[in-house]
Amino acid sequence: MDGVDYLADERSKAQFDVDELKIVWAGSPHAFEVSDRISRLVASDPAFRKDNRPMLGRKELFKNTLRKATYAWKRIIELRLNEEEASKLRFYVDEPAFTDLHWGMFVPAIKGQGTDEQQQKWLPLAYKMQIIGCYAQTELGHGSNVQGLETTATFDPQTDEFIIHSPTLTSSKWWPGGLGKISTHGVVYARLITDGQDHGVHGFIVQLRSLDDHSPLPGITVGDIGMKFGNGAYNTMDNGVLRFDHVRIPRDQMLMRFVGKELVFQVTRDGKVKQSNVPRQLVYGTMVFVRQTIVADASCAISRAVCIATRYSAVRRQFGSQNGGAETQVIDYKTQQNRLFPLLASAYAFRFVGEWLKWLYTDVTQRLQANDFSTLPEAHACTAGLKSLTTSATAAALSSAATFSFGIFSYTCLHHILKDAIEECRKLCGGHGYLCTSGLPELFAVYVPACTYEGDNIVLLLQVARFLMKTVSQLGSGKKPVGTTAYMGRAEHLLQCQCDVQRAEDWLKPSAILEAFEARATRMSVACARNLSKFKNQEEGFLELQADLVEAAVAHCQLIVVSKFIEKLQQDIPGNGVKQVLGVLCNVYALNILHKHLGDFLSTGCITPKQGSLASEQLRSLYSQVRPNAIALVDAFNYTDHYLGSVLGRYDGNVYPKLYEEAWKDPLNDTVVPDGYHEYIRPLLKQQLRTARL
Ligand SMILES: Cc1cc2nc3c(=O)[nH]c(=O)nc-3n(C[C@H](O)[C@H](O)[C@H](O)COP(=O)(O)OP(=O)(O)OC[C@H]3O[C@@H](n4cnc5c(N)ncnc54)[C@H](O)[C@@H]3O)c2cc1C
Repeated sequence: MDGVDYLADERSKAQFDVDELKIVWAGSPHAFEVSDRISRLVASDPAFRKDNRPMLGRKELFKNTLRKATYAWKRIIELRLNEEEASKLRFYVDEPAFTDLHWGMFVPAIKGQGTDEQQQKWLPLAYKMQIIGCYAQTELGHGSNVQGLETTATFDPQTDEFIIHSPTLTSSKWWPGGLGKISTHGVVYARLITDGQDHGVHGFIVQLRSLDDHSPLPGITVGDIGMKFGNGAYNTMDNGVLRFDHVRIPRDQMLMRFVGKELVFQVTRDGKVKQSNVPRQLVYGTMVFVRQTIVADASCAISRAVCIATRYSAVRRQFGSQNGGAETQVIDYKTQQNRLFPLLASAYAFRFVGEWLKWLYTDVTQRLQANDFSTLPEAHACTAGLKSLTTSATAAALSSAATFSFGIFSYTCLHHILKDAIEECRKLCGGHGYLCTSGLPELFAVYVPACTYEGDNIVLLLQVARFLMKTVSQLGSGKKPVGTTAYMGRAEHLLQCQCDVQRAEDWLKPSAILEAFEARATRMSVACARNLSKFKNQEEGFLELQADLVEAAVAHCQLIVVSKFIEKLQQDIPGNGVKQVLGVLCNVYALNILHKHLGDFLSTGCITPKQGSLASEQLRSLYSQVRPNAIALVDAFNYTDHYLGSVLGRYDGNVYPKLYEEAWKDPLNDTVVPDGYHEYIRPLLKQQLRTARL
């Protein structure tokens, strides 16, 4: 029966003001108002329907995406939405499209790397979508190793042009989103060659298709790279392949960066290269921006999966009926809580660390404007690490015992060691979680590549590790570690301190948690540095110790997330019971990591086995405090049923009638006797295979 709230009882158990928590989750009353208004606008517009997506063939699916993206743009103009509202609208439409790369990569690349003149020329066109852009860096042969890219941009002083060329098959651009069928332009990365000399990889604005009839320009071969994992999911995106055959572009289409008034890199009319002393890490500014959005996306994806699994766990009942009464809600089983509540806590932890990263981006930008580059390497390492940590925890595999990169086809065999939130939520929903109508299969398929794009997660952690090794090596030199590595300035203490937890409740003290995490991270980094120093050749040592280095980087990044959650709780948080319930989640997040990575904490001597079991005891009791608040905690995400896209996660909990109803909508149920019965099944049943036309 529609209109009945089957989860009303659960909602009435909440011990905090859910409306206030909605504002904390959104970031501010203003952010909440915008998000709430736009999500309802999208949900109420049938043009944004998405429930049929997994059933559509590729062409139909793609055309539908084009319609939605263009319609979304029309609504943005009609309603005169500002940038914040427009990006929220695209977010709630919830369908990967060429516009993601246009707004998320093409525009920021020109903003971050273009000169004033370049920005004046290209940005107005891009802002009006008179041109559509993509970000073409990765090639068939190279992705992570950007310096290995093979596409060339050779300067021709006679015509004042660059000649863009793909000299080999492996130099074909491969993967860029929006490239395959839609983009008219691309920021293309290529090796700059002047006067026979190779100056490394730089960005160039290249027109790819005619603005009149959309056909590829002369010398350009371009197309889609083919179907990807899952139904619907990322197949709405035209990831593309692109080859250049001596394509000429004017010299002023090379992105020649300026920072403030300072020129970073330029090719002059006579083909000379001018370079300033400003560090090349300046591109890190754009990377910090892009990666902070990825961390924010991770908190959205995990919270969405957790919202579905939590609501369904309160609806679903199995066993435990006494005297004919109701069976037990599966959310009351301790194993369910032990799997679900840490993920719920992670959603909040990632939200707050994402919020902090936004601040970091502003800080880095202001410093750059003042020619202060001192915090750039640390900011870069920390965003790279947090991108890796949050996307892996949401989608893929970083185990406590070992670290694996995640191949989509190998996940079943690595099953037992995975801690992948969306997949765990699918399992928490039992069999029904495997249905597309649960929303989880598509969410999983659409989310997993976040572990790969914008930097493979393992490659990123290795960069963090390199930064940590440098920080450790400078400890004795008087150079103080800054930002998120500041704790290493107390290495002497952290290398020998003893955890003073004696009772389970002692683990509720933020100082106890912080010191244990800081000591673990410091000891793991210092141990790696010591082992590295045993190698004559540092690079050889780095390769040999990669697995340990990645674990040290993970320990450092987990400390950042825990410490930012604790910092958040030190702020003024209004609302009855809100701070308390967030405090519980913060402890769940930290103690669950401590529990899962107990090996690290014990082997580095940061805590004793007894203290480890006290942490587990405390964690159990925290679950009891989460339980009455669980539904309200996911309601605070304020997701519409449209955005969730899940029968199991419906706000009203009316799951079974809707599951039943949805089943009948499947195209297989259009007829009671299936297409194919007369050709194949009837001859089989009637023993007439000899005469059947198979
Ligand atoms: C859905 C999707 C969208 C994308 N969109 C874009 C886009 O818009 N534009 C664009 O330019 N690109 C895009 N990409 C490409 C993406 O950025 C690259 O795939 C990514 O950077 C990883 O590079 P790779 O494919 O070369 O992986 P590889 O580096 O080949 O990784 C293969 C394996 O090798 C390991 N490995 C690599 N190097 C090391 C090392 N030094 N030490 C230890 N292990 C290592 C990795 O961990 C991984 O397990 C997209 C990719 C996907 C999946």
